[in-house]
Amino acid sequence: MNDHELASDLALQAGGALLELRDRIGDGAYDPARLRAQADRAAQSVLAAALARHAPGDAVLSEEAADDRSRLSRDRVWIIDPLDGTREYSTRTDGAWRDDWAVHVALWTRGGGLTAGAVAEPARERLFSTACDPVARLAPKTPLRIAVSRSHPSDFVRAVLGELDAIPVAMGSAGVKAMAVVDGTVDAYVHAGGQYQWDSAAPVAVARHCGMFTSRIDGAPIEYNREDLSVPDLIVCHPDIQESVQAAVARTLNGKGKLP
Ligand SMILES: Nc1ncnc2c1ncn2[C@@H]1O[C@H](COP(=O)(O)O)[C@@H](OP(=O)(O)O)[C@H]1O
Ligand SMILES: [Mg+2]
Repeated sequence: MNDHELASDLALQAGGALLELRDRIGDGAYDPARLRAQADRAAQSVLAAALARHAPGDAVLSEEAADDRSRLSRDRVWIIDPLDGTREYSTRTDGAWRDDWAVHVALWTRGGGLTAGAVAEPARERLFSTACDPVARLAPKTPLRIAVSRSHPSDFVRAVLGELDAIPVAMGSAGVKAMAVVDGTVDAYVHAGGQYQWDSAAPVAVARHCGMFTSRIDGAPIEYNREDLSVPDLIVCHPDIQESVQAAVARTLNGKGKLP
């Protein structure tokens, strides 16, 4: 198994465990907070065990494990978010579980940056990965559609949407939003106000593999396996609208002077 296949396999395995946990609840009563905690633990344990078995020499940075910072001197670091969109995962409305949550598995290598990644959307039975051939998507049309957070509303992002006369499309999970850019459901994902390396590493790896543009909102490249865990903002968009999205973000940054 190469790194791309391993990332995919891990994301699918953890996704299976997460689906099984919800299946056990079925239509029954449940405590969302307890389910979230169980789910984080279950997916983390699947990923940690599989990485220990298949990539024993590599370091791991996970949302669900302590960061002992040994990763900083290592050449290969798996950056994983066992369950992204935790709130959505634990939400059942009118008898139906939400499907906008994901498992993120990325590999960072020294000198190469993000070299492999997979984003599984288990409840949608979909996997996006650097192991797959990218699918070309057509150029965006106006009005642009922009993926925004359901649960972390941002005045900054709202202002960018206003600048672009764009339509917001709310959904859970950074991975689901970035993959919505890849599959053409939306044209861009713009986020500001806080996030961590594991929230965007796999989504950015896959989005880049599929030809999408990615950067921080100030235009800087997004860097991973930095000491600082925070990657508070990002843009993922179709390359044809990179300039207009970056210009709208810049106007918003200048107009506001500071982030919300
Ligand atoms: N302002 C913020 N500060 C910290 N984390 C944030 C954030 N906004 C979003 N996130 C994280 O980014 C992921 C996607 O969020 P959203 O669905 O709101 O877009 C979630 O990860 P987790 O579900 O792994 O906690 C969420 O916690
Ligand atoms: Mg996350």
